[in-house]
Amino acid sequence: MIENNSWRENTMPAIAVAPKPKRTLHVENIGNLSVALKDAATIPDAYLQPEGLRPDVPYDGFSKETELLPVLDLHNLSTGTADERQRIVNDIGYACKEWGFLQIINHGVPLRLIEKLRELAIIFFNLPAAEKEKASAGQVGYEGRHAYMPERVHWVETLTFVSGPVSNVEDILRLTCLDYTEEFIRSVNDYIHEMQKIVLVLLKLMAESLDLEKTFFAQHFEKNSTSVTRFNYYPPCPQPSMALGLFSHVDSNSVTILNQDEIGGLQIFKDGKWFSVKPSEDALVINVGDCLQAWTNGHFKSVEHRAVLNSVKPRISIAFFSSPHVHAVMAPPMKLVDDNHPLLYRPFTWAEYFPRMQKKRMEGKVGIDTFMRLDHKEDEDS
Ligand SMILES: O=C(O)CCC(=O)C(=O)O
Ligand SMILES: [Fe+2]
Repeated sequence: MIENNSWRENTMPAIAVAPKPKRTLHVENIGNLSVALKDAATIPDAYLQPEGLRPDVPYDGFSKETELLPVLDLHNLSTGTADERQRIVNDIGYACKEWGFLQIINHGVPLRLIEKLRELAIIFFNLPAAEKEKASAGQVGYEGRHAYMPERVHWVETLTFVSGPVSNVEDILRLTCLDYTEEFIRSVNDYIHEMQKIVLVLLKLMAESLDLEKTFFAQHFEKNSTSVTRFNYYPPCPQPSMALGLFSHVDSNSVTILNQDEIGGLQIFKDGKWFSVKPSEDALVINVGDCLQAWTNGHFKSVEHRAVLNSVKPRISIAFFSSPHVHAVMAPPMKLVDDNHPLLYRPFTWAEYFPRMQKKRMEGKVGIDTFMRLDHKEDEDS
């Protein structure tokens, strides 16, 4: 257990102290998946996904659509002409409306730091299971066995930190006997700082693309935002076509920045089918989460995605889930509400939304539309 809980009081209570969902499956905590199952030919039953949920497209099944996912070069933001800057604004609006996903390059986050985080993650996840377990701390820290929904266990190990306003990176890492702790703490904190900077840039561009005040969203993220950083480690899986690294889901926060290695495994559901996002070394993947979908009255899309596995190489991804201040009211501006776009969701705060979303997720309901829409009779199932 973590003894110094000061970060819990200072950060968003819902993330830090919400009770851990009850597990109904009693699967042994496999802990270090990669070591325990390295030479296994088959995976434990608990990891077998029901037939309809198994991945139909392999991790490297890059199709033509893959090439269409918008890649935005942010270089011209500071150096380009007004037209070039406007093109970036238009492109980000298009990507958030049509895809809910995009990649950014020349984003200003030092590439060395991006790589460094992935290297540090590999070192952490290769620690002995007992050592990693020391960094378990409820909903944050290390988790070796993931059942986002009780009946589905996912082939992933994670390490999660609260990222703002007070970070618990140090509290968690000091519980392990890593001899590189100082470097890890410094690098993760530097990284979080960079992510916060880039989120503000993106939120301003997104607001501009909707013809809103530049700071319409960003002002709520500047101080006391409630972000979370999660390292995902997907060990090679002997039966990748029968398991999932991460089930099909939508992100519940506002904007996610995903730093993934060169292996591939992220898939997006678009136009009725899954396709793999081709990793690009110096790109960060951005996606719209449920809160931003509601906040934009559905103009921006929060799109289903998942992580699929391969049998050869471990894969690392690092997700920065950004959310506004816990009491910021997410209400769409009237500009985004008209006859063609009637108001879809009632205004809410993250403090109100997060615990309800977690409960719904454990009931197997994915996405804000299952409980926050105005046309949904929520009392029937709350
Ligand atoms: O690892 C990936 O590619 C996806 C990660 C993700 O979607 C998440 O952490 O929410
Ligand atoms: Fe996600």
